[in-house]
Amino acid sequence: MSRKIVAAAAQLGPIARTEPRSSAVARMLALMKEAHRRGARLVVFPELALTSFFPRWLIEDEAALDAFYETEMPNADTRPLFDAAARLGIGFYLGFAELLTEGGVKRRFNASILVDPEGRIAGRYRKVHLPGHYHPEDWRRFQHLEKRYFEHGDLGFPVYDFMGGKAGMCLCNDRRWPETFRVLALRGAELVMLGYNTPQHYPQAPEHDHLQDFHNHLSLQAGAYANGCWVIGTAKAGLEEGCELIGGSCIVAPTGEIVAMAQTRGDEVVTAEIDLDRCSELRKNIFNFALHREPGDYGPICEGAEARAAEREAITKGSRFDRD
Ligand SMILES: C[C@@H](NC(N)=O)C(=O)O
Repeated sequence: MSRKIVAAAAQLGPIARTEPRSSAVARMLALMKEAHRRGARLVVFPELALTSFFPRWLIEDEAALDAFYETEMPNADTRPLFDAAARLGIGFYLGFAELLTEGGVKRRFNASILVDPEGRIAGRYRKVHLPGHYHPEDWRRFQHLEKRYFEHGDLGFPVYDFMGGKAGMCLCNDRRWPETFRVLALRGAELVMLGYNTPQHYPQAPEHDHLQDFHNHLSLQAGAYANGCWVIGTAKAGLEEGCELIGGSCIVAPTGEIVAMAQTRGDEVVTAEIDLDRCSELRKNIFNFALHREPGDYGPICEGAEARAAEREAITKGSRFDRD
């Protein structure tokens, strides 16, 4: 049976700090309809797609910070996306800030969900590789406080049966880490979806500013090729609250070739037919894991997990809102 589906990357232009979720969702619905018109059955939206990229600001008022998070999914604002998915028979990936309260303690994650073409949540992910810093740094024009506003994702890299294949998710900075794609591929992922918010300006090494698009595609293409999987990467792009974000949303074949790419830094849909059976071109040959992979030589990759967890705890201990 053919496993070809038309898929879309639904790039969003900037979302203003004051833009309500209803407006962001209306924009996403328009993109979903355009994707449907082109025959798409799957749409990938960006990371933190419902709001402005708030980790760029130090927000000290807890209620003001909480306002950027979703406490349930779907909720009144996002329900129209789920309804449209079911009506049009389109699955989607959506990135958002997730706030849970467990035993009276608030937990915050940079999260994504996978919704099936019947409008049901079919998979969840919480960002593992959180970039940026915990404490505000005055020398930066924009903060990048993901380590402050989100916990390290506690779900690992799950893979889900989805639309006749196996699919996994990650978020933005995760794509720069080869381990992300490799772990998903070892679990059988044939399609990896991710959203991103990547500033053009890289404060720690501004001499790399002109390489941001290159490094984005380098990561996505290498991840696809070395693991024989399709990759769909979707940006929130453009000049958002004075901070320029790269675009370049794209669909990458298991060969590492970009088969569709956004031309603008605004709201834009790109589509391509993805044939999940093409993964075997790599997985049965050069990247046949069973025949050629040498895990016995990869020891250091998994060393230091406990020390790392302790380090994360030490940085944040006593300074989360709920522990102050
Ligand atoms: C800077 C960082 N942004 C992100 N939202 O994870 C990245 O592009 O790697």
